[in-house]
Amino acid sequence: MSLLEVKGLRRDYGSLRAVDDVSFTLEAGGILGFIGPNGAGKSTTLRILATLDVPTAGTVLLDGTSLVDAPDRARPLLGYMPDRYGTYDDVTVREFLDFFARAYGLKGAQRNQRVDSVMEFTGLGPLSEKLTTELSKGMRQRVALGRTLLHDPRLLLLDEPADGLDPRARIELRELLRALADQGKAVIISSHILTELAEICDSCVIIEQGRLLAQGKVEDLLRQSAGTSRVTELTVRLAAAGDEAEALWARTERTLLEQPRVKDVSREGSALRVRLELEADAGPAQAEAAAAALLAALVSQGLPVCAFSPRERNLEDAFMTVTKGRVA
Ligand SMILES: Nc1ncnc2c1ncn2[C@@H]1O[C@H](COP(=O)(O)OP(=O)(O)OP(=O)(O)O)[C@@H](O)[C@H]1O
Repeated sequence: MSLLEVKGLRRDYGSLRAVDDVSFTLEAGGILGFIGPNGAGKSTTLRILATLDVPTAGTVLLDGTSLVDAPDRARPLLGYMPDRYGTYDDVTVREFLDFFARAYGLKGAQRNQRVDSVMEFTGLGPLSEKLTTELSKGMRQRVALGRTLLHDPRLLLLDEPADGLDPRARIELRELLRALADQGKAVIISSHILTELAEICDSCVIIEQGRLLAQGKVEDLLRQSAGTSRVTELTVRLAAAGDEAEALWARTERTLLEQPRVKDVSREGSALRVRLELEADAGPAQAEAAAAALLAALVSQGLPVCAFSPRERNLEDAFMTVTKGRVA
């Protein structure tokens, strides 16, 4: 039996079906990404898993206990971090965590020990006497994460925890989550920022308009979405700098677009992303031959190509494939 088993989950708000027949499982020690655009039903699902809302239909078992029938028994097993996190004015980090430790029913020495241990784990120790309102967004996020850990839950539900964090804070959050998973906790993390989840999660669920469109291991989703496409993509970089660079980029773009198989070309950071359309039955050998012809065309025009490689598919591509581009 999995730690979490969600089956046929549905939530209707009047005539709106916010969550429609969603099923998935999660094992202890696993990190599951819950991906979907705005309004897909992520927060609604997480709120139900946090026992803050009840489903219209479906079952949710956490360690064999029904969240719907016995929420009081399931609650000690889960920690929930909502997408909007409010701090109280005029409380220090320690006071904030201590307040929630009391709310979780922790007492005396055990309460102090849990607050200390959470502050140490989240690296908040040196900030314990700082007011929560004076903290950076990344540090406030750690306080919010610490709050969900006080009662040592087995399942963590994190609604868009990386939203608005700078890259360093994101990497630190990822390391904290990995450490929690290594301790055997199961983590669900929702996001509409796809690329950030690929690095954090073991598996993913893709949801749109309440419906589950795909689920599986991140690498399997990437492989599946690649298999459904007859388009192959390349990254091209130029050795171009200074005043001439812009003209060279433009000339390269034009040359690429003149080639018969090129479907489109777009700038992606300091590179060009080229989409090649191949025959329906094209295999890897045809894709390589088409790429070689393209490179030859660029070089024969004297364009200073310094890198030319297949573009790695990322979670965003998988998402666009399974949602058929209906959502961005
Ligand atoms: N309490 C509510 N009453 C009525 N409709 C609701 C309620 N909560 C959510 N909805 C609707 O349900 C749908 C799913 O919303 P939800 O907040 O779960 O999406 P989400 O994937 O978390 O999106 P976001 O990324 O914007 O938070 C939306 O159409 C939303 O307007």
